[in-house]
Parts: sequence; C-alpha cells; structure tokens
Amino acid sequence: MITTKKPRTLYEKIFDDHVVVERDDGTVLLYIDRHLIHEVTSPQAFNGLASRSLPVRQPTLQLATSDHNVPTTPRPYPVSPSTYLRLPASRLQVQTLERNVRTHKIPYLGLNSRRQGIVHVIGPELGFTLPGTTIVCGDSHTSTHGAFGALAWGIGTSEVEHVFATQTVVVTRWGNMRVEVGGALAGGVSSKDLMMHIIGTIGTAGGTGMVIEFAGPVIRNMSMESRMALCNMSIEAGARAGLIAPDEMTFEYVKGRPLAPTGPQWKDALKYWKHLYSDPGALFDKTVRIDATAVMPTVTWGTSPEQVVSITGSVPAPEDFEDLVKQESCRQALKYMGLEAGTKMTDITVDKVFIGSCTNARLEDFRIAAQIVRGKRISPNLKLALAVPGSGAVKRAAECEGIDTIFKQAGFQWREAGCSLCVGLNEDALLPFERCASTSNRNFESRQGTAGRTHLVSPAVAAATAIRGTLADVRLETTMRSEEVFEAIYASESEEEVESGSEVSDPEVNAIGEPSAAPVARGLQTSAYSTTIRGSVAIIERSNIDTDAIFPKQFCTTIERKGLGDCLFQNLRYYPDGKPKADFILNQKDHRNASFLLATGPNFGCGSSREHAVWALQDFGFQCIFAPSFADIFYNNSFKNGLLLVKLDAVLIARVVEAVGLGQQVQVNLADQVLLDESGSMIGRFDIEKHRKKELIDGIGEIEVSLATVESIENFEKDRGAARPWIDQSVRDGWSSKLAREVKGRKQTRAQPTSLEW
Ligand SMILES: CC(C)[C@@](O)(CC(=O)O)C(=O)O
Ligand code: SF4
Repeated sequence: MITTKKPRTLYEKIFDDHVVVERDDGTVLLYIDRHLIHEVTSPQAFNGLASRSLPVRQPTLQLATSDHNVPTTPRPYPVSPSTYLRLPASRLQVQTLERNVRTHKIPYLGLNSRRQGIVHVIGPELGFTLPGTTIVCGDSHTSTHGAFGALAWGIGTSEVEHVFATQTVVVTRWGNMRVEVGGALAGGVSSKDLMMHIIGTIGTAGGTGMVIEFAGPVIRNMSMESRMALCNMSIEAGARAGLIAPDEMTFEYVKGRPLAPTGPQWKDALKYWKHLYSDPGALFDKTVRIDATAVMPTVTWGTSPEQVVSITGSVPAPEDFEDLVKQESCRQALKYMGLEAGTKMTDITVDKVFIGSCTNARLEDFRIAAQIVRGKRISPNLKLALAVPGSGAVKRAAECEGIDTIFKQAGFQWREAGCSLCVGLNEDALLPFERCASTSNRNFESRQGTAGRTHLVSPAVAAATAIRGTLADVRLETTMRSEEVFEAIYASESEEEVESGSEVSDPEVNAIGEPSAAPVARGLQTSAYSTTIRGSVAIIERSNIDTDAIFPKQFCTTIERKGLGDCLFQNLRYYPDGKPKADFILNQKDHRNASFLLATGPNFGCGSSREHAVWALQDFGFQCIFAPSFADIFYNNSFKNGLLLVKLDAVLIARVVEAVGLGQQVQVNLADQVLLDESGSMIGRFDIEKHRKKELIDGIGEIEVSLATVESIENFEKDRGAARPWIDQSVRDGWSSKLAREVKGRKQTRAQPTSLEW
C-alpha cells in the first residue's frame, strides 16, 4: 500500500517538531528553543519564580538585554547603571534585570557590552535566532525572528514565568494564512511600505489567531534585514507570528555568527533547515495576494497602523469609509492627530524625525537613509532628527562606513543603541502635540509621548522628510535615480564581515550594580473565580483599543503587578496637565465602580504584550470585558490572570447598551455561559473555549500543571538533543568558547569603531 504523507505548511512542520504533550482539551505543551528577555516584561516573572522557589530550567537557552529604558546619549565606558540611568524607575528596572540574570546565570548583554541593543536586533545578529526553532519573548515584536523561518511570537509576563520554569508554553494550534507577494517593488519602496500596505489591506485584526507566512517572488528577493522589518510588523496585522521559509540568503546570514552551529553540526542543521518550507498542496486557512507593483511609499495618517495612505494621497474623511466603525475611528483619529480631511500628506509639517526601533534600525536602514541625507541639511523647522541604531554592532558597522558622519553633518543626532523614541521609556519622547515621522511600528495615541502625534514611515521617507520638513515622497526628494534607491534598499549584507575581535559581557563578567528594592512575592497562580459576576457596565465607544491606551507606556517601568489601577486609561482619563476629562466614562461617579467594561468596537487589547494592561483593569475593579473581538496576546494574558473576556456580536452588544441605557446592571454566569439582565432575564448566550473556562473555574496554576508532567519535558529534551543537537550545542559552545574568549583577553573599554564586528 502506498501511503502519502499529508502536505504540511511551514508553520505545521515547526510546530509538530516542538510538541511535548498534546492534551485532551486541545492545548499543547510546546517546547521553546530560545527565550529572549528584556527589563520591562521580566521583573514580575522573576518574582513569581522566586515566590515558587523555582530555578530557571535552561539558563543557556535564554538571552537577556536592557533596551527599552536605556538612555541613548553618549555612554561613558565603563557604564554604571546607577549613574547613567537618571530616571529612578528605569534604573531600578535595569538593575532588577541585572540582579536576576546574575542569580540565574542567564547570558546578558548589558550596557557595558558592545553588543547591547534592541532584543529583536541582537538575537539575529548573534546567531541566537536560528531557522526551525521556536522563539518567544515577553514582547509582541518577537514576530521579527520569523524572517529566519523560526516560529517566533510575543508572550505575556505570566508565560515568561512559565518558560523560565518549564522551557515550554501552553498553546493551542493557530490558523495559517499565506500572504503571497507578486510583481516587484518599485524604486524607493521598501519592505516597510509593503507591510504597511498589507496592514492597510487586511486590517489590524486581519491576522488574528493566525500565523502569516509571507511568500512569493518579492519576498524571495528581499534581503534578510527587509524580511525582518516585514515580519516585525506582523503583530500590527494582529497575527500571532510572521514566517518566511529559510533559503540560501538566510543560511548565508546565519553562518559564522557567534552562536550559530559550526562544523559537522552546521551541516546537520543545514540539512534540517532545507526541509523547512510549505509543501506543495499544503492547506492554508486563508490566502491573500498582494501586487507589489502597486505599492507606493506608504505613511500613516491616523492612530492605528491600518490607517495608511500612499505618500501621494491625502488625509481621508470619515465619509470615505463605508463601515460605520471605521468612520468613527477616522473622526477620533483626525481629532487626535490635529488633521483636516483632504490635506495632502506632503503638506503635513513635522517637528521631529526618528530613525530607529526594532522595525528599522539595522544597517540597511541607515545605509538607505544616509544615501538621501548625504550632503544635505535637515529642515530648519525641525526640532530634532534622531538616528538611533538598533544595536552596538549596527552602530559600529555604520560608523565604519562613515554613515554617522553623514547623519551628523546633515544635522541629525547620532545616538547609542536602544528602543528610544519608539516608546520613549527613556528620556527620548515627544512633547504634547509634537508631530513625528517615525520608522517605528506603532502610531497609537500617546505612544511616543503624551498627546504626541506619530506618522509611521520607511527609513527612506523619514530621511526625505527630515530634509524637507514635511512628510515627503522620497522619490522626488533624491537626486538618485530610483533604481539606485532600490539597490540601496536591497544592499547585500554579505559586505558585512562576520565575527571576531569584540568584547561581550556575560553573567560572570559584568559589573552589576545592586538593586535598591527587594522582590515582591506573589502567591501561587490559583484563582478564586466566582462563576457569576454582577455589576454595572462602563461603555467605551471605540475600536482597536490598544494596550498603550489601556496602560500607557510611562508606567511600564514598574516592577510591580499590584496597585496599577490608577494608571488605567490615563491618557483618556486626564488632559496632559493632569486635569480629569469630565466626559470620559470612568471619571463619572456612576461608572467608577463598574464590574464590566464594554468596548463597542473590535480588536480590544491590540498592540503591546504588556500584561500590565490586564493587571490595571483588574486593580481598577473590572472583572469582565465585553467586546466584539480581542487581540491574541491580550486574550491570553487576561485568562492567565483570571480576567474573563467575552466576545459579543453586534446584536448582544446592542442589548447590553439598551439595558445600560435603562440604568440596569447585568450578570454573567460563566458556568452556564449566559448573560442576564438585572432581573435575571436572558440577554444572550456566549461561547468560550473549554480550556479557558476550566482555567478560570479550576484556577489551578498552569506552571504547577506543566511541572506535574516534567518527565514528558525531560523526555522531549532527550529526543531533541539526539535529533537536533545543534540547537543547544551552538549556544553552549558560543558562550563558553568564542564569546567568552573575547571577554577574557580584554577589559571592557570604550567601544572603538572597528570593521571586525560582524
Ligand atoms: C515593553 C513594551 C514597551 C513593548 O516593547 C512591549 C510589546 O510590544 O509587547 C512595546 O513596544 O509596547
Ligand atoms: S516596538 Fe519599540 S519599544 Fe517595543 S521592542 Fe521594538 S523598539 Fe523596543
């Protein structure tokens, strides 16, 4: 009998190779090959681990860095966090990470390391990111690593703790979407423009519950750095992960990186990696075709990454949208952005330009921007033009090429590596009402600074905008022929030299300052969930309520998980001067004590993975959130903390709104999955996944459940070690020989530009 194997997608292949246990309730314990850590989303996870007295199961499979809080001003080496980090909360967060990595012997690239940088930039640079691996991080832009054919996604802090303890996560199988990009990108159009165009086409919830595989000739011809920018913003399309099948370009990039496999293991790895593609005939849940030829330089006009328009276009009017929800979002966005419908995009003046972030702060991005600013001066109307490399390695490589000089001569500030103005957790932030052209990934309200206004753009458009002082069509602003711009965008990475001769910090070597606060203990993750909730409902008429709106970034420097209710919806609740906005629902006496929050628009909780959003909602007193739909990471984070989320369709939403209009409270009974009015009459039924319901009602800690079957994890590790030994071996060898050798011979000194970095 001839048996044919069922064709599988790339996602299915990687997923299947990491299943530790498939449980009856549809959940899967999935093994994690690589865990990236940064200072913002890890402290509460380390505290949880301490309160359970658990060790980190696989320290060498972790890699930590400080990136969000770090100043980008000149670094006097050796850097002392206690003086260099001037903001006390930032300092504490970085020092807390430093203490934790030392306790658990986790490899750490701190402020004294020449390889410090944004977590999603340094993973690939080091060769920590490998094809076919599973990679997680308490950060939504972990999707970046999918560019290597790794299954990589953002998780919340509860899951970070679970990974520390078990080196696994609990997931369900996701849907699979294919975005096929045909045609060719025109000159001056980058993968960033393409991705914003895709998000504009499928929407910020277009990829919810899905892993997006990008395919087609345009993707094949794309450099690794462009692929990373593309996959990076998969989360802005709502997807769990972005994925690109690895090819020769991928292997070439990975080869010789400090943590990549070597010798016979490189050959074995390559053999395995070469079967990482979607089989012909494999089934996708959804396929979207994009014609790249039609993509122009693309910019955002509003406060959601789906609110895009081509640079030659104008600000839309609410009536331009058929959908009523989109009309309302447009109205709100125009008001926030201070824009009038019909204004040409190229007539919009900006105050600041930012080239940086995990989307666009790699060497290729600075090369292309430098081509445009070379020999020119930034507009005198600009208050600031900021170029912030994604890592120390990017910075030095750019400096070797003289790119820093080009930027500085043009009037840009050339800074040290970090997240910087993407989120402004350090001192780089917008002032109220300042307008910024930014190569980052989120244009959410107040993301770059309270009441700041963000237009997302490509590095090329950012550079042209800096020169012109208004949003600019890069194709008109450069004396280069468009083919040259195009070539620059796809500049080959093979020019970069690989490896050797630089210093690196490791846990043994770093001088680590002592933290000033003790860890906050947290009890086991059991819940006293009451299956009936009763109370009043606060209604917010908005769609795409992002976690930046729920829990503004300025509070993300906390290392606590309690007492965050005051921060909830801060920017919607208060004016920049601190005065309460009387018309905001939660400032009204009757709604201050509501148990339910109803968002009338879809995609509640989109954007950042920050679990603080959930902790703040609970601390404020909410026990249940209603919305037409929720973003994946937020959905997951909520249930892990015992916050019930209920999806309601338009009919049920209208009924709840009606009941609230009559001054009624409502009741939710989780056991029966019903929604009742105050008198107990049925409003409607709701669906909920079986395992989620059980999770809430039983309230047994997930970590304890996973550890109860620890033999299955041990067995998986044994089998994986035999089948794909390079996954563990490459990091062990890398840290213990190559990178450590670099450290031993030399003292940490001021970083000198050198061409020997990569
Ligand atoms: C930690 C936080 C500031 C974050 O990096 C988290 C995230 O995206 O998940 C963000 O960009 O919002
Ligand atoms: S999105 Fe911004 S803040 Fe978040 S990791 Fe990327 S650069 Fe850092």
